[in-house]
Amino acid sequence: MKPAKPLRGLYAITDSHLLAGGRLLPYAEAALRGGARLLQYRDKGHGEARRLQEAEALRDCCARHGADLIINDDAELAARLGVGVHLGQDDGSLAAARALLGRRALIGATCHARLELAEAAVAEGASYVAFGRFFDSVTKPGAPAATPALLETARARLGLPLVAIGGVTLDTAPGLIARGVDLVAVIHALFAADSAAEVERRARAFSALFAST
Ligand SMILES: Cc1ncc(COP(=O)(O)OP(=O)(O)O)c(N)n1
Ligand SMILES: Cc1nc(C(=O)O)sc1CCOP(=O)(O)O
Ligand SMILES: [Mg+2]
Repeated sequence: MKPAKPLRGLYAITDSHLLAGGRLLPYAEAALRGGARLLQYRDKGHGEARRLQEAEALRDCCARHGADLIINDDAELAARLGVGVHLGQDDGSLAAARALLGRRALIGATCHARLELAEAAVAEGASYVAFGRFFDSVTKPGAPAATPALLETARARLGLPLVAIGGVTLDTAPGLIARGVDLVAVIHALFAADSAAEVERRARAFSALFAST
């Protein structure tokens, strides 16, 4: 099902280390003020109660800014909050997540550099497919590499929004957008910042790259 607002623009992804010490909410809100279309809560370390409390706060913040929250890895938490989910290849079945979350939910799939994974994700009901990593990534240096040329083939073969991830910066994003990417997913180049004001400035700059294409 088509989302009410097009899936296009900045896809901000939180990081528990970069956003430790009380920075999660103010920095996430700054990214949303700067125009982020999607916000992913990516938390690998905390327990259930804290994850629920943080995700609820982020959901409310997204709602205030007209953006959508996506939970990384955890379809059950997404179902509890009535938001979307992003699943990697080892994070469970997309079809089961679709059955759990319903036809309106945003569901994303990691496809590395493999079109056959993207085609399977489409068949299982994904809302978008993510390819990467396109460049050196501080956050996930070991992620399998992808080349930007893949995006043109994906654009021609798949009818879903394309997300590019991995080492995306204000310098590398324009080349990806020129090759047909709908959303750029960013952690380090957005959130490794000294202040929320700087996060907002960067988010505005990423968002503006889409306005000019
Ligand atoms: C938008 C987006 N794309 C890819 C990923 C990576 O998912 P995965 O391979 O499951 O790795 P982890 O993020 O869970 O470490 C993502 N989270 N978001
Ligand atoms: C979480 C993640 N998944 C990737 C993949 O290629 O699937 S790359 C990545 C890290 C993205 O962070 P940064 O913007 O700091 O490079
Ligand atoms: Mg995962």
